[in-house]
Amino acid sequence: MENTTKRKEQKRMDDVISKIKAAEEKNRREIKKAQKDTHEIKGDFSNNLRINTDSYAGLFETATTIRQQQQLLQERENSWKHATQRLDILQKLEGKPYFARIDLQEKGEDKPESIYIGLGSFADRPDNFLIYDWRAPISSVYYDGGLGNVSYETPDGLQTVNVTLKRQFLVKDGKIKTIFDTDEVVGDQMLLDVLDDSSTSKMKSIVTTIQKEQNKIIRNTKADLLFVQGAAGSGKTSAVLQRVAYLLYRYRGNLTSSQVILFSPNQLFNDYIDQVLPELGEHNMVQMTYYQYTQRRLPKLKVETLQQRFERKLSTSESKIQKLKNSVVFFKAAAVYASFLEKRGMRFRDLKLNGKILYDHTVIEKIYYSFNENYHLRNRLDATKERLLKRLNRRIEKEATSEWVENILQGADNKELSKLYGTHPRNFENNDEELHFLGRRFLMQYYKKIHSDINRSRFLNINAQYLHFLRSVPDLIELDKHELIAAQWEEGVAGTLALLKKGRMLLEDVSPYLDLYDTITGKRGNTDIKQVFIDEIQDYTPFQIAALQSAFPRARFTVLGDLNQAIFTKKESYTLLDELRQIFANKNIEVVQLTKSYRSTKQITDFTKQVLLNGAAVESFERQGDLPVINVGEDEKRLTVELVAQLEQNEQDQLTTAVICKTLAECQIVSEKLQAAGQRAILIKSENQRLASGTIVVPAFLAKGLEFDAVIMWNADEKNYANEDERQLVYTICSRAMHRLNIFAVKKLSPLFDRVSADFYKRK
Ligand SMILES: Nc1ncnc2c1ncn2[C@@H]1O[C@H](COP(=O)(O)OP(=O)(O)OP(=O)(O)O)[C@@H](O)[C@H]1O
Repeated sequence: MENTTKRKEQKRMDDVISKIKAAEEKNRREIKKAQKDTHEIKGDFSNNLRINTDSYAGLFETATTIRQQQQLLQERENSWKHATQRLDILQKLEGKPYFARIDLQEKGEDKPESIYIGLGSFADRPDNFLIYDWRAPISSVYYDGGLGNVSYETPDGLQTVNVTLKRQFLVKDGKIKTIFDTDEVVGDQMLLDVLDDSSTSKMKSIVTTIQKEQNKIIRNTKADLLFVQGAAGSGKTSAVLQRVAYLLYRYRGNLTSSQVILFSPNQLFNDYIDQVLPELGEHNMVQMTYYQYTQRRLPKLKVETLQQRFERKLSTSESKIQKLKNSVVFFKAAAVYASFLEKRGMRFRDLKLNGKILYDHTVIEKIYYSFNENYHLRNRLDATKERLLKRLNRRIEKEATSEWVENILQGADNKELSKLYGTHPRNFENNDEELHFLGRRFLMQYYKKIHSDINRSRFLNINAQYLHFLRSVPDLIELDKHELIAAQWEEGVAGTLALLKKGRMLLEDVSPYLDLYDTITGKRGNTDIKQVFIDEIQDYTPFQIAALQSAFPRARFTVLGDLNQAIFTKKESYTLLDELRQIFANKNIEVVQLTKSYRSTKQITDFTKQVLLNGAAVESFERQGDLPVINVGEDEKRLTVELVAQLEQNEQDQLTTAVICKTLAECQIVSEKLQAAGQRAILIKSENQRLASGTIVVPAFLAKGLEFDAVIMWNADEKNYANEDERQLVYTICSRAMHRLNIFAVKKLSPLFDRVSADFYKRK
């Protein structure tokens, strides 16, 4: 019976594939034709176009012809683009036309209809869909429910259908390998098959096995802020990339990939995920790290790097200051401070030329505050610039006939003079007029730097302004509520000043600094971006999120993270959701929780979740593997030998391994040891490196978001992981492992593993 089903399904698939091939042929012809047409139009254009500029009518006619040609070319270009994209999808469908079938019966219909679901839709006749796109409304039924009555959203509202069959196919090169009939939401068997695969250096799409909870994230169109809290490995990143593809499909024509931006934890991660959307037949969205986003705007300052931030040791008062600077309270204080600036307090710089002051900062200040109270910061700045430019023009007018300028003109040679004349006709009424003209031209050149300094608002003194803001903080915020006293705060300000003098800045100062600059210059947000995604949201400060929200005022936000993996913001992350509610006040906020972890075997998930204080919410997926192994040795040399042996074992078992340490310095040491032992391992030093296949050694802060077949946590001893606030870091490291986890420690294991009961791991 099974064989008959398989044969029948294969026959249908063969039939669909041959139709796909025919469609490919047709597309190829269209592409060729569009190319040929373009070529001909261009040829025609140069042969026939007589540029007639003799009369107005002639000019008009020439312009019209050019416009017509351009339109024709544009049309051909569009049809070429469309056909090329279509061909790309068809080629993908040819190897694997679909992965699922559902039979469903609508109310009032007498027999069920079969729907086949694939990466894209395909019809041989209008309205005769042989394949439905996985993002089509009806396809939701496949991901959302089992057999029986299932509802799905359509543009006309909720529809209910009776599902009588759910079938899944494993297909390779157009051949059906296995068929599963299931009443599960998405058959666990299929998911097991997919998850059993070993890792690659690129993330894959999960389109065939999207889970019900994930489907909710993917298809949500109502929330202004969608907050996805999910355990490590629960598919947050995967779901969100599918969501981008979904939104691009759902809003085709109104949303392009360049209007979607994803903030990711590091550059390595960008590299890791960059195949998912192309695999789904879509273009990649804009991707950047928050660091790149800010650094781009501060080319002259050296902003603290991820590594420096991660490895910085803070005193108690420093960490309180950092916490305050990161908060929404601070964001609001900055807004109050800015409103005061409308009356007083702006800091300006002298405008100088060759060391000589042209406009003193007090003069600029007077101008700035000379406008009435209806002027806000932005107009005040514009009006000041205008006034300064006027003054500069007046100065030029006045000096054009002055003695010093005349002397210079007298001494100028022909070449210099002809440069001053430029293309201006030399038909002056008299000598004076000509001298005046030349004088002005000369002075415009002479004062060019001042002109551009005014235009670029270089008279603003943003460093002094930021320090002034920091010094005003005790008047704006009740420091004692943040367990700080004025002296500690002042000390902090002095630290910021000292760094600024060296051209450096801490990460927590970057966002408030840019925010202040934007408020003063009245920079408006980017209204073109419609969807903003932030991965690993727990590592963002509320200030940064608030700043992003004002930078992209028209965008909807999808933020995802795991409060248990806050390796930068640590415990503060647990209040993040409350802070988000303040930032997105009056907006529609939806929270989705993903608790099941798909990445790791049951044994690894059950082990890692016990490291957490509140790990109960993490559910493991029934995929069996070995127990994690903890190896505590007295002697580091011996342990290194065992490390090498473990790496060899992993290689034999064809598992790619990441040796993860806390810091880069530790990584460097262990990678030298491996090298000395003749073991090949690539050290990942910076986020700008590429992810290599084979064994890698990587610091924890760069392993964020990534996964490996096997993980070795190195130096897991009591000295290295002594603090309670490193619990989340330990969890993040261990939860990178898919199939095998080994933990190595010299002498005594970190107490952060004390909570794990002994029958969840093996001791070596
Ligand atoms: N529905 C699914 N079908 C198949 N594989 C899935 C599914 N959901 C998640 N996975 C797999 O589980 C692994 C973890 O997914 P992902 O990296 O998206 O999780 P995450 O929640 O972002 O993890 P982390 O927070 O730890 O970085 C990936 O290998 C992904 O392909």
